[in-house]
Order: sequence, then C-alpha cells, then structure tokens
Amino acid sequence: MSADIIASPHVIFPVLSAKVTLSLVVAAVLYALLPYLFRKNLVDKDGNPIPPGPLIRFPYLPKFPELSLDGWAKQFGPIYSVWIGNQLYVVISDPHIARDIFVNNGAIFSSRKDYFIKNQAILRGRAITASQYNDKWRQHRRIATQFMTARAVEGYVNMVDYESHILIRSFYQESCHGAVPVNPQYVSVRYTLNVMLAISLGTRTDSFNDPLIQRTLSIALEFNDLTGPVANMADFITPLQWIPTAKQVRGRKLHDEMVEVYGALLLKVKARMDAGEDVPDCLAKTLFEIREQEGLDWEDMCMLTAVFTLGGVHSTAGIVQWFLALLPSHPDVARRAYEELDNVVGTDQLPSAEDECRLPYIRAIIKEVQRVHAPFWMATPHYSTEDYVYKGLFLPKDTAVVLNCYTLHHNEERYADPHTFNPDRYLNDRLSCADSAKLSNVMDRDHWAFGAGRRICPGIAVAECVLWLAVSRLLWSFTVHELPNEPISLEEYEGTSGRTPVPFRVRLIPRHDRVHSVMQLRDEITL
Ligand code: HEM
Repeated sequence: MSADIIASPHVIFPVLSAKVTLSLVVAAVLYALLPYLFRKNLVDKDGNPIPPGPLIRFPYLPKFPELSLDGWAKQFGPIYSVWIGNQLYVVISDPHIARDIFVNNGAIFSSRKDYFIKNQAILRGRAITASQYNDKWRQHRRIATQFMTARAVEGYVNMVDYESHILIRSFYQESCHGAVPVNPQYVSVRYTLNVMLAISLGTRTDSFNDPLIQRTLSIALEFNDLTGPVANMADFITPLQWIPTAKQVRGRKLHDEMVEVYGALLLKVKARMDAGEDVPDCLAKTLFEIREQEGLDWEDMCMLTAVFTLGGVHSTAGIVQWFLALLPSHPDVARRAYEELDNVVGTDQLPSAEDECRLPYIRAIIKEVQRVHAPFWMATPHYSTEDYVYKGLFLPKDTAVVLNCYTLHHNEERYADPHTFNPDRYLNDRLSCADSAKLSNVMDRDHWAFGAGRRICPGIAVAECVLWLAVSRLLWSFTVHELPNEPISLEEYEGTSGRTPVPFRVRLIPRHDRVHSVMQLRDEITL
C-alpha cells in the first residue's frame, strides 16, 4: 500500500470542505454586495417611488456617457434614475421637466455634489462651480458676474476685437498664407486664454512661446482630466476614498499649483497697484480693492481668478474648433455665410461686434454648432437639498440631477432632423443665448449648452462675444478645407469634463486679396 492511498481519505475531506467553504464565502460576499450591484428602489412616506431606471448600479460611466444616457432616455422616459455606486442620479431629458426642476424649483435643485477629487481635493468648495448652494457661492458668483454681464462685455469689447484680430492673424501666419495645413487647437486656445487673462488679470500672452500659456493650460487640462461629472469611482464608492490613489495625489498637487500660479499672477497685479501704475480694470484689481470688506481669504482670490481660465478657455475654444471641423463637410453652409458677409460687410474690413444683428445666418451657424457640439453634454450636475415629489416621483434630498443636453439637443419635436447640421433652424432667432434661456415657452429656447436655473453659466455674454468675433472673422478671411488623407472625425472627441474635437488639421485659404493687408493692421502687444 502506498503512502498516497493511505492518506487519501484525509486529503479528500479537506479538499471538499475547501470548495464548500469557498462557495460559502463567495455566496456571502455576493449577498453583502447585492445592494451595491442592483438598484435600490426608494419610496417616500406616501409610497411615491424614485423615477424608473436600469436595474444595475454602475461604478462609473464609460467613455461617451451621453450615449448611455440617451439610450436610457429612450428606454425609461424623460425623467429616470441611475445609481452610480452609492449616488442616485436623476436624469432630465425633456425641456418642460428641465424648467420645472431647475428653474421653478431652483431653491431645491441648485447645489453641487461634494465631489471627492474636484471639490474636496482641487477647488476646496470654491471657484463658484464647486460651491454648495450657500452664501459663499452667492458672494463669489456676485463678484465674478460683474465681469461677465452683457454690460460688462460692452466695456471690454475692444479688447475682444483686438484678440480676435490677432487670432485671425495667427492663423494667417501659421498657415503661411494658406500654403501649409494647421491644427486649429493651439491658436484658438491662445485666443480664448488671452481674453480670459485680460478680464481676470489685466494681462495677455504676447507670443506662442509665452510660458504663461503652458502653465495655465496645463492646469486647465489637468483639471478637465480629473473632474468629469461621472469619471471618478471614488465619488460613488465611498470606501475607495480611504485608499490613497494617484488621482488623489494629482488632485492635491493641482490645488497647490493653482494657488501658486494664480497667486503669483495676483501678486503681480498688486505690485503694479502699489507702484501707482494704471492697472486696467480686471477681476484681480477689484479683488484687492474689496478683499477686506468682503472677507475674502487668499484661496478665495486664487480660485475666483482661476475660474475664468478653467471655465472660459476650452469651452469657447472648443466651439471654434468644432466650427472649423464642421465647415469643410458643409460647403453649402459656407457658401451662404460668404454671400451674407460679402453683401453686408464687403471685403474692406473685418466684421465687427456691431455687425452681428445684420448677419443672421452667421449667428445661426454659431447657435447650431453649440447645439450639435455642446462642450458639456451633461452640464454640471445640480444637487438637491430637500426631498421633493415631482408628478408622483420621489426625488430624495442629496440626489444629483443631470440636464441631459445630448438628448435635449436631439429632440425631434423641437429640432426637425436633429442629427443634421442645419443653421436654418435658427435663422429667425434674434435673441442672445442668455435671453433665449429666459423665454416663457421653453420649447422656443435655442439650446441648453449653458445649463439651466440658478447655476446657469454666468459667462454666456462673454462666450457669445468671443465666438461671434472669432467665427465671423474666420469666415470673412478663409475658406476651410479638409486634407485628402486626413478625415475629420465629427463623432469622437477628447475630454471628460469638457469636450473638444480629436486633433485635426485643415487648410485655411485666404478668401480675397484684402485679407493680407487687413492682417497687417495689428501687431502683438505686451501688457
Ligand atoms: C461656449 C462656452 C461655454 C459653455 C458652453 C459653458 C457651459 C457651462 C455650463 C453647462 C455650466 C453649468 C451650468 C449649470 O450648472 O446648470 C457652466 C457653469 C459655469 N461657467 Fe460656463 N460655459 C462657457 C463659457 C464660460 C465662460 C466664458 C466663463 C467665464 C467667463 C464661464 C464660467 C462659468 C462658471 C463660473 C460656471 C459655474 C456657475 C455656477 O456653478 O454657479 N463659462 N458653464
């Protein structure tokens, strides 16, 4: 008898019991995890259920989350709920419901989730967008809004006029007067960066080599990378916050970098003020003047200054890039825009801010680009601060509420043939986006790209001025062409927090003889 055979009864028993034990452990773990895997159907004291939605909980949403959101809207209707980890999201895809929730019930649905990376690690509850619905948010929004209203924009329209001239001139130079293709990303981003720097810090970058471009843009890009509304698992599975991760480290580092970079820029403004220089009116100057009276601390000042670059650069530059990406595949749109410009403005001078009301087709193009390529398909989710029942559906306190812009912008009732780029749909729309958002008939609102309710983007007037001068002047100056072997993707995009096209190149050919002489009229200045 071999030793193996003698030992076998004792071996077999432990092997079987290990299997059974393992099965029991797995079953126990699964049982414990069940509540985290499947949706929890909450009801309020009167039996009202939360809106319907998918059975499974999601740890986070994949790339292109708007497609999942759109699919669920088709399946579950215009108001549905999704559990992402332990956070309940309610997704609104209908204009009437959006108005009822975000506008009519703004007192309940205007806070923000205290995101672990975005709010706690990076912005520390500041920068307006990360503040809860409280007095700090009111104070910071009031201070910053002074520099963003339509009236404020009138005060610095000459600066935007100058920067947009430099934008066109840079494209002209970079493309060697049409001889070489250009990637529009860098030029358009420097344009919007310069406008934001002028408004917030009274300064600008005077060349593409200016180190300020690299410093401010790397901060903005890192911010975009770390802060998509449904991108960080630790926001939805609380225990993950106890495990140190590379993202947490990056978040804290970004916070420190923001205080360092924007703090240094603020101190430069202060030094100029102390030296008795004539510092141009800007947010930084105002902050030093009101600092004591408003009780602002240093982080408040740094984050308030940074928000112009974080919120205003890639969003508006993204629209400029989407416009350039769309134009080559829509020659009829380009032809009509050129005709309108040639008839109304002629070729002697660039279109100006005042020309806007006389160029309805170009205005319509800009609104249509914002509809088909809104920089934020999900806006920034709002957060509820009280229980609420909407038409028999329970929306508990601490629900994140998403404005589903992708589905809203492809609503066939509102936009005929919604997947087609067709500026004609806005031809009779003479309202600014800010005024359109206030229309009593919500079905007449142009689009939802700037959000809704009390948190609606305060930078709309700035964005509209920046976009008008860029798009109308690009059309005045160039025809835009796709390269034979470099198709431009209109479906894919980059970014989790804001979306911009995947890098592409176009050929920009000057449209007429006057382009050259007009480009020479202005040169880079140093502030
Ligand atoms: C095309 C350009 C832009 C788009 C599409 C855009 C879009 C948005 C959206 C969707 C929101 C969230 C709204 C909500 O919660 O309902 C927002 C918030 C915000 N935007 Fe913009 N934005 C743009 C340009 C700007 C500019 C130029 C600035 C600054 C000058 C700016 C500053 C802000 C700020 C500070 C917030 C936070 C508001 C708050 O939480 O109270 N944005 N923006």
